[in-house]
Amino acid sequence: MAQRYYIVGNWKMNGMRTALPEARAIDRAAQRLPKVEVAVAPPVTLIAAMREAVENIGIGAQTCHSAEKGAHTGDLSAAMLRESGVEFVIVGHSERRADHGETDAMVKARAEAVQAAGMGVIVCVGESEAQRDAGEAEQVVARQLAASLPGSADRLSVAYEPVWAIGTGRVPSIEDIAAMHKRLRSALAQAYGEAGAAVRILYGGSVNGNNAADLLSVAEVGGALVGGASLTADAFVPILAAAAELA
Ligand SMILES: O=C(CO)COP(=O)(O)O
Repeated sequence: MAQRYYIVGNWKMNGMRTALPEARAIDRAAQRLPKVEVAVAPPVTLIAAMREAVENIGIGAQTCHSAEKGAHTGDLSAAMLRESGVEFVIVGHSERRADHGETDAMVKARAEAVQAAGMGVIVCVGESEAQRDAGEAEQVVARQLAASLPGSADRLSVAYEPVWAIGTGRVPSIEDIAAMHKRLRSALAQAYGEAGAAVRILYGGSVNGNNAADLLSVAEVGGALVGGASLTADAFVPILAAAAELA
């Protein structure tokens, strides 16, 4: 494939300073696997320490506010996150959409704020189990994507994460992932023209060392967004190794 696989660990609300040795071990593995682009999005509290601890992996944040500053207690702006040491931000994760009521319009505004601050952005989309069972997954996700995408494809990645596959050990069939990623690729072409071809589409949801090679082999899968299996080097490195093997 033309682009390097992009493998991103989303630590969610996990990790105290005692987790830094895991980040260091992931960093050492990434150094040995230059064909793979590796990143971790730790909780905000670990960003500064992780910046000191690693050299070979990207560091990201898991959400941000769309405003530059102001009366938004508890929120962080894209510029603040950038200053704290991250180079990308995940927006629109289904847990943010569910726990904090983030709408497509909010996700779009956040993605644009991240780009305006000069960082990469990963926009997440995905269907619920009921939507999948109703045969509506592709339409729902394409609609969600169209409404969540920023105006520009600059430093943009998209993560397809079926809600029912997150943390459950269940993954869609290879055929279903292929069909969805194909659909997302054409939605990106519609939104951005030729620039849409450079946008990486990651798969997320119960990715682990055993299934990574199969999932990453699917056409239009340009990487993975990994939750549980990114928290330790023992679980994450086999995923990076699988990506390196395919590169
Ligand atoms: O939500 C995810 C990554 O953002 C996926 O989580 P799991 O890998 O734990 O299923």
